[in-house]
Amino acid sequence: MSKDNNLITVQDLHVYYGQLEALKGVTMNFKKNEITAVIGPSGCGKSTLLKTINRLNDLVANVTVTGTIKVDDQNVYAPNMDAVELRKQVGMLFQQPNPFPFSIYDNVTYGLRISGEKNKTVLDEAVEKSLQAAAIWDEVKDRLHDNALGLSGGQQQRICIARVLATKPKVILMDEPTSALDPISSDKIERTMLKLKEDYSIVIVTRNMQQASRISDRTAFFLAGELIEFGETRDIFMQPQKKETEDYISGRFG
Ligand SMILES: Nc1ncnc2c1ncn2[C@@H]1O[C@H](COP(=O)(O)OP(=O)(O)OP(=O)(O)O)[C@@H](O)[C@H]1O
Repeated sequence: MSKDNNLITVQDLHVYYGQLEALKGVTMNFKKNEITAVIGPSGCGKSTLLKTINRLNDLVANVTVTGTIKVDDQNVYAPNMDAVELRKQVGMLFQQPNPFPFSIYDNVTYGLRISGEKNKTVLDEAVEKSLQAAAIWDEVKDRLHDNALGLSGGQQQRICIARVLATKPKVILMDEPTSALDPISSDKIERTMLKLKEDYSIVIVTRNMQQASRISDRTAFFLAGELIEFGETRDIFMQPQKKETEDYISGRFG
């Protein structure tokens, strides 16, 4: 990691889906112990940016990526980079909670078990620690062997956070993680994020301007595949430098 705490560096990133250029030369960085919000109108490339950082876009046909992304000084698109290993370091949460249809315990230990961990003490400890960090241990500790699909949406999303944490990532990417949840569940996730940033770098795509201003340290505003403005969240919201940013945050478009 660089001296200035940059955990992810993105340099002149272009992403194409066939002929469509979804990201047009993006250069930015994401710091450790910070929450970075990525905002902008529909189709501006927010999800593409996240999916390019952990190479989920590999699964899409016809994608071309140029430029460089480094996570903790490792080049994400280097030929010797193992995408499965990368996704352990760069965990991701989605808009719809997506626990597997297994027990809570098996969800949280999934990543460890596919890496070959069989020691029950290690697995038990990982379950307790990850569920504690995801602020859901007290709610589920007496029913770890119940199916995770029997939980509420907000609880399922926190199980998904625990599942990500169990593989000890460096970065957590969150694509609108609370937009399918009620306000109380969203608030729990936001509080959890503020605690998690003590140990991780978090990147959150959100359409909710209040959420971006409440929880993020820095905010990046995208429009039509370009990074228009990126800075301290209070500056972006209180004194944006670009007219497009001001128009967007004041609700004039998007
Ligand atoms: N798999 C795909 N194949 C082809 N085009 C795609 C694909 N995924 C995204 N795109 C296009 O790339 C552009 C950026 O999409 P992306 O999903 O990154 O935007 P977004 O800002 O996350 O949008 P939203 O807020 O609506 O989720 C859009 O024009 C979209 O139609």
